[in-house]
Amino acid sequence: MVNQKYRIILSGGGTGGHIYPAIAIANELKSRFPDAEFLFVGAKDRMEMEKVPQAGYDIKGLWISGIQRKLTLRNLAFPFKLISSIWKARSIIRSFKPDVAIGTGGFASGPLLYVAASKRIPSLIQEQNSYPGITNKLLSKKTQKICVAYDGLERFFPKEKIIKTGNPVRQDLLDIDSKAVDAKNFFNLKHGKYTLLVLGGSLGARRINELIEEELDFLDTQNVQVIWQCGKLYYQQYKIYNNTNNVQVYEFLNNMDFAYAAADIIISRAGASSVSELCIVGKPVIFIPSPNVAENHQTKNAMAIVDNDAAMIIKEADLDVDFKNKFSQLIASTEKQKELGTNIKKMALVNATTEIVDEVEKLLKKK
Ligand SMILES: CC(=O)N[C@H]1[C@@H](OP(=O)(O)OP(=O)(O)OC[C@H]2O[C@@H](n3ccc(=O)[nH]c3=O)[C@H](O)[C@@H]2O)O[C@H](CO)[C@@H](O)[C@@H]1O
Repeated sequence: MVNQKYRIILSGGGTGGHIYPAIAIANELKSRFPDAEFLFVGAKDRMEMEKVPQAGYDIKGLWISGIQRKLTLRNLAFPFKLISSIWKARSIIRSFKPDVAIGTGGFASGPLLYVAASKRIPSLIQEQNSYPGITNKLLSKKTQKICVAYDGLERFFPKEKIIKTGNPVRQDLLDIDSKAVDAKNFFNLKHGKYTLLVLGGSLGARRINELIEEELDFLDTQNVQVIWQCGKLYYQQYKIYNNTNNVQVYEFLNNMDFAYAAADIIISRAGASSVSELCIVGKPVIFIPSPNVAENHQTKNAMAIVDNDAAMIIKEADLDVDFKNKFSQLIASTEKQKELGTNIKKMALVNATTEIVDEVEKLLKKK
């Protein structure tokens, strides 16, 4: 008989892009194994310590952070943090006794999955990007399975471990069309105006915020109302615009399903989960990728969509020259909006979570 009381440990965090995939995987596992026990492991002081309990799961924090790419004194603490977090990961694993360990990238998943794998606990990692993070690259040698969202990852990971599934997307984002009316009421939006949703990724994006601030008058002339997610770091600076000129400012949107459902046009960073979600949502998107990420991977994420005529892109460096033109062209053409929305939806990989959890189930059953 299959043991339904599995004990499952998950780790991923630092930013939303690593947290929400882990939550989506946990939710699917919970629906298959209602008696299973779950424990998340994150990095102290990072956003997972707040978002994971909100999603209904327990989390323990490790004292760990990333290595800074530039030479800085903060790196001096790194070896101590690493040793301390490996110790703590060991004691967590000893007392929780997981049947399987799942890592979705970010600092904390490094020590946790490393310890799990060295104790021969079956493990799986999920890589969201076309260019993997350092943690997953290191872990790939030890882990059994690696679920990815892009082709070509055998450049970084052992080929025989790779399974292409796509990125897990939270269940409540899968059917947003039926939520349009509730969403417009939720945000108290006006009829007869376009709704522009501005997303800066889970932490907010400085350059996108500067752009929106600069262009508020222009947007007003375009018959647009704006839902502007500016990020926790920037909220104090931009909250003065809240409820002026048809603008609503948020530090973070806890109801992404409503935000996507309410939007007619979306401006977004091109983090991996954002891109996967936008494919499922199927609305016209202008990507403004972050140029400050490893190997410029956000531009690659965005170009995979843009090359299929399924979204527009404006590089940060071109915003001053191109934004107004491109935005007004898009808003003036309902045909273009429809074409982009239809094309991006064709690129959605909707079964990612199920396929990843199928792989987890195989590991559990083998055990
Ligand atoms: C600056 C940086 O390092 N960005 C990286 C980070 O981005 P970031 O953390 O922004 O990750 P993603 O764009 O992949 O995902 C953001 C997630 O946060 C959610 N969300 C966002 C805003 C909000 O107000 N509410 C909300 O719930 C989105 O719905 C999505 O699920 O991880 C991604 C996945 O590894 C990488 O591709 C990005 O390059």
